Amino acid sequence: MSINQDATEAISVKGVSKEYTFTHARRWSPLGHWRSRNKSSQDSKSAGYLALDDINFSVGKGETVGVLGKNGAGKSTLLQVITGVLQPTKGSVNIAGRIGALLELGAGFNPELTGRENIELAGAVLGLSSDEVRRKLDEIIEFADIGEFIDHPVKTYSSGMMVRVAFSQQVHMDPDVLIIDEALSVGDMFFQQKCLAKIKDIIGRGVTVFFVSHSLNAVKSLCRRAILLEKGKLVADGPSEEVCEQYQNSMSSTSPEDLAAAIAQSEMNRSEHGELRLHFEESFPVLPEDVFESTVLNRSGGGEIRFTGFAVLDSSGNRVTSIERANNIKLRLQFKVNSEVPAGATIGILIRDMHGVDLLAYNTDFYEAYLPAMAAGDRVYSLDVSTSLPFAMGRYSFHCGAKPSADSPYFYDRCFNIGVLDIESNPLTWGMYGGRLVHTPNDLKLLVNAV
Ligand SMILES: Nc1ncnc2c1ncn2[C@@H]1O[C@H](COP(=O)(O)OP(=O)(O)OP(=O)(O)O)[C@@H](O)[C@H]1O
Repeated sequence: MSINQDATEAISVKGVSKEYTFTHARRWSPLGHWRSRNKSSQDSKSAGYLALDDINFSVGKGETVGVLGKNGAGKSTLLQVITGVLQPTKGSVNIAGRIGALLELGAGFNPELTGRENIELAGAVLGLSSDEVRRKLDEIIEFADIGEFIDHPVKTYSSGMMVRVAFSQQVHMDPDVLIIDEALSVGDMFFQQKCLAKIKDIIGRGVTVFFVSHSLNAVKSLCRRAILLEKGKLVADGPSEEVCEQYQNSMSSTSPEDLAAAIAQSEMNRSEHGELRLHFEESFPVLPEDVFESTVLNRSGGGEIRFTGFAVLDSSGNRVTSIERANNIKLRLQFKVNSEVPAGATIGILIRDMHGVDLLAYNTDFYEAYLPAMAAGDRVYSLDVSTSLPFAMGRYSFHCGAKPSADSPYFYDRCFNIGVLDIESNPLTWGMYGGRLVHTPNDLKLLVNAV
């Protein structure tokens, strides 16, 4: 890794590959134990394991990029190569400016020293003067907020305390590039919120942030851009909402085994609860299928059920794409059945804000209602959700999915971006409140029309 203050790119990764050989098969965790990897040392010994395969990308100064990928995809390895903890087998990494990294929990801490001493040491290692360190120390300790433990040896810390001190130290050292690996998932909820606010503040100051997380909402709300790793390869690089969808689709299964397990599960659900009764096409105007096809941006699933139309209807039953307030509206979703579907399927509608962050979902399963067995055919089925959306002014997008059972990874059909609704006025103004949800109604109902 080389550090270049003048570059316009904050991070530049060129042709980077990383092969693990037997000597790296296990790594020492600063928490005091050998951390074994999900790939066994035997595998590594026999062949060497290509954890990163010819990775190329660059991150501009001030950009915030999320890194996504399944377990073992190579995310941590990439971060370690970028921060210089690991040497790439091939390729090069350039970083412009001072890098702050939050990788493995408490990495870099000396377990025998206290939290305070570790912070002082880290400041000295980064080349800060003792005055600078002293000035920052108070801020760091205040943000970490672990009380008298700051003067206890780090080896006595809980994982939550460790992440508090590590995070606080890294974000207060004025990094030009901040690298974060899932660290937030360790702290408690309150501290996670505090960290997210701090990261937003840092992003606002133009610091480059490179962020690994399994929380798609965190990636979507913090990062405009995301990259996706699969088995050590970079398979997507683009707007975070699109990359998150691609990642979600890659997590959905299309395997016959998962389908069989999901159907068995749905049978159990059905025996306990009621079934939905659905309208057929005769009773509803059919929404144009070609419009639906061209609206959907991203689709996956086995195709047994296929969505064909979506509309938001106002209280008079008119189709709308913008509305003053979303009171007493109906979300109408239509679909066909392409091959026989056993009873028990569930359908969900998800609503996201314009940053792609999930806000609200309706799922037939939440109401313990399941679809009946349906035969293949050209009939169009309609599901209506009558509701009032508690949202402030803004644009909202709709997404839908049909599964054999609620917790199955198998989708019959999954469609992202089936429609948008502009809400034109904010019914409640709570001072300077800038959130997207304005109130929580107590009368949300899912109404399914009886045949
Ligand atoms: N020190 C190591 N020796 C041998 N193999 C390793 C080592 N570290 C990681 N691996 C292997 O390299 C691959 C990538 O691991 P990495 O930790 O980078 O994935 P990840 O995407 O961060 O996964 P997770 O989300 O589970 O943390 C995995 O198959 C892993 O088993």
